[in-house]
Amino acid sequence: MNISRLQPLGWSHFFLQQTDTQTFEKLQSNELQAFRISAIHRSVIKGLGANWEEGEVELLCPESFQPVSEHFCVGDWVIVEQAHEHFRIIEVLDAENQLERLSNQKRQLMAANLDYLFIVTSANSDFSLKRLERYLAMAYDANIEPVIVLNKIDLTDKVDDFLDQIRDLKVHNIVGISMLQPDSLLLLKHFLTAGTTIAMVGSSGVGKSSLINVLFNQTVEREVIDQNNIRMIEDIQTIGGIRDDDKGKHTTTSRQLLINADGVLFIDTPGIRELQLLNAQNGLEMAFHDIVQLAQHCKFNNCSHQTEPGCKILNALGNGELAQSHWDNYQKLLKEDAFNARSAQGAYAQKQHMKTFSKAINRIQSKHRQDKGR
Ligand SMILES: Nc1nc2c(ncn2[C@@H]2O[C@H](COP(=O)(O)OP(=O)(O)OP(=O)(O)O)[C@@H](O)[C@H]2O)c(=O)[nH]1
Ligand SMILES: [Zn+2]
Repeated sequence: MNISRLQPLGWSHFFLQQTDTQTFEKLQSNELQAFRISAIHRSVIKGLGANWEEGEVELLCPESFQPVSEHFCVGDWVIVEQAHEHFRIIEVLDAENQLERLSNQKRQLMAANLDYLFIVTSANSDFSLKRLERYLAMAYDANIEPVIVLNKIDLTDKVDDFLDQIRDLKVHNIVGISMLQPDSLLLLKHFLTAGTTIAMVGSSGVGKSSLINVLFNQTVEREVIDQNNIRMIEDIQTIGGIRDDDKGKHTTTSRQLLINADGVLFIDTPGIRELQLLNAQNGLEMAFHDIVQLAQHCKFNNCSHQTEPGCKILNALGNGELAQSHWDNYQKLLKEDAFNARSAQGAYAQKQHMKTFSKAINRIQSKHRQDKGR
């Protein structure tokens, strides 16, 4: 196996070390091959392997990995055996992280092995901190590093106000951009390195497609008015480098796992852009770290933060240290999360409903008890 041929696809030691001795040896002798899943359309599965520049290869999937959506998704790595013309999946390697959603009350894998989750929002009336908190919780829960991309900064003269609000969420990566300000796009360069895998989420109209187009060097037009007051269309310079070989500047190898000219990988599977929370409890605790901290100092272990004396939450709500909307949103997301977890588990969970629900709501308190018990 020529490992260096797989590195541009995001292959790393993490995957290699999962293989047993026999598989490892067969990979070395090319008896077996590693492929990254690049597209799934119903039962048709495609992957990119060491010869990824030649395009996708169709992979056959045994019964034991059906239904596919529950076993693996775009971005996963699989071990493949070749027999004549056919490539057959024999093993799915554990993912470093996976984004999942709830579809018809079943958990469905959406994307795997992401380095960054771009959470795209826009600097206009669509801006919603609540939505950002929701997406952040999802990223933290899946163990994917979030990058908040505030797009359309050309539409406001209060960019800093927007950025300050986002900073309050204690996110490391925040970038303000505009498709109409090419220089602003350079701020994304830090995340756009070869072999890095990125997925994008965000509500409709924030500019995800526009951003993808820019990253893939497709021309983005803008309307400008010249000195003579004549409207004209100008191409915006894009940030993806142009390959100097004749493979062309648009190097999309598939529609679901895309590789741009700089070697950055994007996962854009159908439905990934609008994801619901599923079992994101841990992520919620990280996104609402301030609340968890406060609750740990309530006077009573089992404080319900309703009426109890010495309740730090009530206190903080009273003196404005904790915004009511932030607290309300936390409770709403906890409930939604508990509900989703219940739906996903089906009939068994129906019985467990009260348990799951109260567990989610009481999560803060139990954490509190543990801390006190130490
Ligand atoms: N003013 C301004 N408009 C932008 C910018 N980026 C995108 N737009 C416009 O916003 C609209 C929506 O952009 P899209 O890229 O289609 O948004 P999207 O997030 O892909 O939307 P969906 O496809 O519905 O998910 C389009 O009319 C874009 O031209 C920007 O930076 N500034
Ligand atoms: Zn309390």
